[in-house]
Amino acid sequence: MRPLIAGNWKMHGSLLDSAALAEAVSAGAATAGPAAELLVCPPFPYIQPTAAALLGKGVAVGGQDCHAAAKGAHTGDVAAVMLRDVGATHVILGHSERRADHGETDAAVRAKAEAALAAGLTPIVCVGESEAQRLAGKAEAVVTGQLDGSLPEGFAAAGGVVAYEPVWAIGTGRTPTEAEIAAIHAAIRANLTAQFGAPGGGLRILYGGSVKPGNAKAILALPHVDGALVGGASLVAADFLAIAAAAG
Ligand SMILES: O=C[C@H](O)COP(=O)(O)O
Repeated sequence: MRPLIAGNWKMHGSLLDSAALAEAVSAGAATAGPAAELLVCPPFPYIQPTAAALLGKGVAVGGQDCHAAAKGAHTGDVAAVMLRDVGATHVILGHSERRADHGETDAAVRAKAEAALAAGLTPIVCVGESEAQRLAGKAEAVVTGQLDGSLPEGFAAAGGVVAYEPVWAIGTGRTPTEAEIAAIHAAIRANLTAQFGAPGGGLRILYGGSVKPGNAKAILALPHVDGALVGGASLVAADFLAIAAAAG
């Protein structure tokens, strides 16, 4: 399975910064990790110029969220079809920051994923436990529960992507042990196969949470880790490309 290295730029940078970052990533894309598929997810206003700059350069562009409706009176929201219209091919959904900041439930994430599929976007659905849930021994149950509630019918047929991001590992410099990552990814694979049959076995499962050039090789080598969702390190082209290189 071709690894996917996705950069989530979150709410960082300016128009000039995003142009420079896109340019630097595309300049190194051909040589750094040619085996990996690269994706960057800028803030909404920078998606169109980033997609235009990266067209034909081997780096795809995605959104960080979309609304569940195709259109309508939803001030401040963006429809999946609009993302598609300006050159996005993917959309991150259910990131823990959106679940926390906007109260997004599994049902809401599922509805957004349905909209993404209808618009022809590949959804990247995020799941992950809090630190308290991990300490209580509930990490696997939380993650599989989120998968049960967040993934729509048709997710596997469309090649949807799951990202496991332990909330406590995001932006903290802390990560689970390799054994802990492997255990959750195996549980996710089992859940996808149970939900979707054989096609679920072929879906990519990304790890996210403090992925850096220094730990990427070990994490990406784990079974059922099919790429990474990278936050902070994706804002530095050399680091993002080094992570891609670690994917082989
Ligand atoms: O979407 C990306 C994640 O939230 C990971 O962020 P991080 O690499 O800064 O820990």
